[in-house]
Amino acid sequence: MFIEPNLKGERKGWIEVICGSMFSGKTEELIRRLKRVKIANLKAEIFKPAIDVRYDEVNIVSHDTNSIHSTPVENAHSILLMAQDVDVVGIDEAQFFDEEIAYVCEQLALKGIRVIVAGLDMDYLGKPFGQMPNLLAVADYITKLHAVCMRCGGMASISYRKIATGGQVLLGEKDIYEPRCRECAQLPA
Ligand SMILES: Nc1ncnc2c1ncn2[C@@H]1O[C@H](COP(=O)(O)OP(=O)(O)O)[C@@H](O)[C@H]1O
Ligand SMILES: Cc1cn([C@H]2C[C@H](O)[C@@H](COP(=O)(O)O)O2)c(=O)[nH]c1=O
Ligand SMILES: [Zn+2]
Repeated sequence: MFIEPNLKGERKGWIEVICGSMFSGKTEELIRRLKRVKIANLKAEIFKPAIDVRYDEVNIVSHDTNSIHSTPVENAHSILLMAQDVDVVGIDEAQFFDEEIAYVCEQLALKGIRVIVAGLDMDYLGKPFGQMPNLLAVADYITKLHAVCMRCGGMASISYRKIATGGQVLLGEKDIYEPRCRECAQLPA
């Protein structure tokens, strides 16, 4: 489990990235960390890309229906403008943000803000998703989570797409995706 650093009690900004496949628990882990932030009486702002309105317009909702309030934003730069006087910034579905997202996270961290980012590291083809490689590069702490493979019960790192339509971005749930391990996903080389 990720334990928050408390180096000499000094407030200093840093970037945490939580990544993994769909259903691996990224959103639950993001919510867990943000709830602890609130228990500590710290001020947090949570953002998600406006594109992601699967469960709720404003809340971030996990597959187990745990939720936390968030602000949908059209682009990464808006986070920089809107995150004023906060101790912590949470960002979900980071794979959908534009190329400025890693820079934005770095600027927030430089301002002394703890930034907690969750996102899909790979798309349904097992290829790096959006700006996630850049976010992983600038992260101070990385947590990679795994779901349970729906074929063999092993560790799933692939979000297998069950239908043959759509490009890289195709919002959906269990109707479209199921977590699978590398062997069971049998992706093309
Ligand atoms: N195959 C699976 N492996 C693990 N968890 C699953 C699976 N299918 C459904 N779940 C549920 O999904 C929850 C995680 O949801 P969530 O945090 O929203 O994941 P993510 O944000 O990574 O997609 C788990 O606690 C579990 O109840
Ligand atoms: C693999 C993959 C996923 N998506 C979409 C499907 C969901 O709407 C989100 C991921 O949500 P989660 O919180 O991680 O469960 O991303 C996509 O558009 N393209 C893909 O390849
Ligand atoms: Zn498997």
